[in-house]
Amino acid sequence: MASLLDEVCGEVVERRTSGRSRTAYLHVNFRAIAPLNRPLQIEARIRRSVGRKTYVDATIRDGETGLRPMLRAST
Ligand SMILES: CCCCCCCCCCCCCCCC(=O)SCCNC(=O)CCNC(=O)[C@H](O)C(C)(C)COP(=O)(O)OP(=O)(O)OC[C@H]1O[C@@H](n2cnc3c(N)ncnc32)[C@H](O)[C@@H]1OP(=O)(O)O
Repeated sequence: MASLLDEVCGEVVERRTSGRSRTAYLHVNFRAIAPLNRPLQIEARIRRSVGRKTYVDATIRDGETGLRPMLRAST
């Protein structure tokens, strides 16, 4: 799950900014158990950019209910 969040955050930055990027840190909150064999809804958005640093927030929700996030990440 953490790798998935890292990947999605990295992809958002790659698509929205110029140049190559890499993760400096990844903070993950595990808020609830993620279900197996169910679709997941993953969202990532850029919170702010300062110089060459880009701050990203991401969530994983149950893809069927879309209810409160099971995981939250910030990078
Ligand atoms: C159709 C189109 C499709 C496109 C589709 C593309 C798909 C594309 C998918 C991509 C998907 C990617 C997925 C990503 C997954 C990986 O990124 S994997 C790589 C994992 N990350 C790494 O290996 C990074 C290893 N670390 C480093 O390279 C270096 O430590 C860093 C992070 C670049 C920093 O190095 P540096 O720039 O030399 O650091 P330094 O000058 O000391 O510090 C610069 C600033 O950053 C801050 N900083 C440095 N390290 C840290 C840290 N760990 N935490 C917090 N702050 C830090 C410093 O405090 C400093 O802040 P200021 O004083 O400027 O305010």
